[in-house]
Amino acid sequence: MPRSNGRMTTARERHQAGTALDHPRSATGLEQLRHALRGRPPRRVPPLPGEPRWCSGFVARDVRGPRVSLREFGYAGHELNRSHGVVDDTALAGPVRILTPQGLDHLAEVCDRLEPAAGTSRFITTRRVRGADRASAFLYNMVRDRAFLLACSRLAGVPLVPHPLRLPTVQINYFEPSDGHDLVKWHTDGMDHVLTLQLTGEEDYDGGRFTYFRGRADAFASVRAGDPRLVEAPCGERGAALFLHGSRVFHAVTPVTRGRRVTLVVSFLCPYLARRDSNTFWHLAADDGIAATLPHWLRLKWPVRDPAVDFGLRAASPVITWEDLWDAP
Ligand SMILES: O=C(O)CCC(=O)C(=O)O
Ligand SMILES: [Fe+2]
Repeated sequence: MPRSNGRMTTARERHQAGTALDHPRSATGLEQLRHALRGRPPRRVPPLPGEPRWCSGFVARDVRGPRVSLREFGYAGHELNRSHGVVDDTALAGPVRILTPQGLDHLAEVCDRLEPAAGTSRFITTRRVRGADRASAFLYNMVRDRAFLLACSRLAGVPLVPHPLRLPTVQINYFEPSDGHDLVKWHTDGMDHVLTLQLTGEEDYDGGRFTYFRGRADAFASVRAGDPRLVEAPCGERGAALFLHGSRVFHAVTPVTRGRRVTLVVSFLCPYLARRDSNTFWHLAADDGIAATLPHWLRLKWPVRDPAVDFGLRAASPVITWEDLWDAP
């Protein structure tokens, strides 16, 4: 199978790719374990001095957008999680504008300033800052802002708090046409509830297309190039936000061949569905190494009494309940 740079893929790459698509796939099985054993914890980044201050008014009003359900991706009703009579069935929602223009400008500035702290990885995303809210008060306050959480929860259809696993909670991805071209391999996220926000616009770069498979994750292995279920998401505009049921939807970002692309990826937990959280230890450890993953993993798995309150506290977040979701803003 020829690649875009004319080179033929090796047998190992084909094995990793696992499909006939002209784009690599993230490692699974033993190869994933190897990533975990080699993985290093993300660098502790010193707090950014003099960054803009987060303000609740940066959350756009009336955040609503098109929505596709997991049933339309081929998932059966009995496979979907439910709580309080609500089925967690949003596969994809958006694109929507979740921040005001001023909020977006400040966010883009903060993420630009964190770029020197980006680490490289061969697992899924080539260049990224993990746990970015540990270095930025702006990001920390944004993802724990009640208005922001309510907007994301309404988009997803379930109450959400920032994911208490901490290292994957706020990730910034950077793409440039460097050596291997920055890209995101075909993968499913460890996370169930993920929001991706575009901090650059598609006029700023070539390539960098967010592509997903509109089918069940377990049907992806047999997909061939040209399959009509391989779809480009219409989220290239600067400021566009897309919600994804990350663990059930295969997605990838094609290599950036000109210019610069930056995205912010925020991962959430629905506290009422915490026992059915899809993360696996080895998927997480393949990104951050075993030692850094362990304490956060224990924090996720520790028993709870009141999920909304306990997981809100674990994520240092305001509590978001079903009632909050249903009450008028
Ligand atoms: O950068 C993007 O558009 C998506 C990245 C992604 O899927 C991820 O980081 O898991
Ligand atoms: Fe992803």
